[in-house]
Amino acid sequence: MRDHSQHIQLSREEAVAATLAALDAQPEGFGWRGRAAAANHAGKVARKLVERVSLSESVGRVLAYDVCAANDMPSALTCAMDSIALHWSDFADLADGEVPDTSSWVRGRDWQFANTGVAMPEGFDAAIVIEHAQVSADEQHVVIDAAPSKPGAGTRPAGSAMRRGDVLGRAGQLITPDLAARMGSGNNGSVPVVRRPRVAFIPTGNELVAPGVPFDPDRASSFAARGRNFETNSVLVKAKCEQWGGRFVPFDIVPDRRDAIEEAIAQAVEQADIVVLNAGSSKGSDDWSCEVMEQMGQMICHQTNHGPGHHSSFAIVDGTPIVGISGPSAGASFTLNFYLRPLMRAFSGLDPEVPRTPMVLAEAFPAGGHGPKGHGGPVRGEDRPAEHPAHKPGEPEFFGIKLLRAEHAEDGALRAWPVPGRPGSPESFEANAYYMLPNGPGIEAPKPGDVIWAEWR
Ligand SMILES: Nc1nc2c(c(=O)[nH]1)N[C@H]1C(S)=C(S)[C@@H](COP(=O)(O)OP(=O)(O)OC[C@H]3O[C@@H](n4cnc5c(N)ncnc54)[C@H](O)[C@@H]3O)O[C@H]1N2
Ligand code: MOO
Repeated sequence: MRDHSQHIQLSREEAVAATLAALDAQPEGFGWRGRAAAANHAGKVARKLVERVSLSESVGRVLAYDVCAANDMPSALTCAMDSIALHWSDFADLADGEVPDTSSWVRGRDWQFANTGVAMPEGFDAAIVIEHAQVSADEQHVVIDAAPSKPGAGTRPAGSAMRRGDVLGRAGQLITPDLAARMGSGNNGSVPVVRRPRVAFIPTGNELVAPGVPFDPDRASSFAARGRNFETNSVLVKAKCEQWGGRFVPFDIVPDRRDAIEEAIAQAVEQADIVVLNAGSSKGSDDWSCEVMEQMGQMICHQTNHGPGHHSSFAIVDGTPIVGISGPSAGASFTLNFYLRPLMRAFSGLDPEVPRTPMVLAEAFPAGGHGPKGHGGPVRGEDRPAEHPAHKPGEPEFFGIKLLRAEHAEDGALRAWPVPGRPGSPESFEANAYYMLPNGPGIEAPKPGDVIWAEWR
């Protein structure tokens, strides 16, 4: 059996930071990523990460390079409002606000209709809004009761909104509907964006079968039956990957055999930017994930200091990050939020940090953990010993993930109520947020009324 005593344990933040640092240190580089990159990384995007998409498909993507205006806008002197176009020369010698006699004016020569946002008729250089004009029934004669204030009044000069070459969108910017429209005004029909990260998912486990197969208790080797579990993490990873802007690369269920896991990882790192390897990360006799990752690449950590998700691991194989997550979907859901999401954000050129929201704790967290020994609590042989508690005194030893129901109260404050039950229990589906509750010697839990920084589920 494997010796687990040398396993590296990192906190959530350390694990992400160490993985991103290891990627940056790869010989071919990582393209670009992160906070500093988002502010200024023009030209630093690795070409392999860039693709062109039509403007209509670009919203929600991240610009890979700066995008400039291809022409001036407006492209000609343009009328600002629905107007009567005039010649300033007919007003230049009049007193302020005085209007000329227009009885002999000819439409097309002395005046013309001009509409909002449309090029001024050739030769006309000022305009007044049409509400100040009375037009004859045959639309050939006009009487006006107001004058333009100066040459060019009521118009917009060519290039006043943007000039050819103006930077309209910066590399690293998230494309919003407004930005897409602005880039379109600069005559860009397609734009360079960061390619969607490809995320391969490898489920492992002899006990797993795809949901939906017939149930036959007598043929456990090929059907859903006694002792079999349904493989539900593929659907979870696919949905989250797509929600976070990635492309899902599915793998079949891989048996708990060292060579089979090795083969699947080798294929996955060829095809994907990020690989999620599921299960086999713990202490059991068929758990190969850590061993295979160690042998194939650089191990970053074997486990983390929170539960669920204690057995989350990271490695780099052939320059590709592998996120190892543990078994059931209820816990896997958190570890994907904690580890897959920041990596996908980094690949997309976004700040890898997942945002947290301040909320007022409405009620105390229920006392968690096991009861006192000798009072129905677990005995030594049933309890997992603390592992690698390399924390400094006063720093959290472990984080428990606590589910919350967050709602705006009448006073406008965002209040969070702890939701009873473990992740995956029927009550837990009520939760829309969660908090990482620190514990360890000398650590006090937040009290009702305290502000906690929680994450949306
Ligand atoms: N002696 C110890 N036993 C365990 C420890 C420990 O520290 N010492 N940790 C426990 C914790 S916590 C977890 S979590 C698991 C993690 O182990 P693995 O990641 O190796 O997971 P498996 O044992 O292979 O599976 C656990 C569970 O999850 C189901 N599973 C796996 N993959 C999927 C999938 N794709 N879809 C749905 N469900 C899946 C699997 O069938 C098992 O039921 O170890 C504990 N034990
Ligand atoms: O790692 Mo396990 O997911 O703590 O339940």
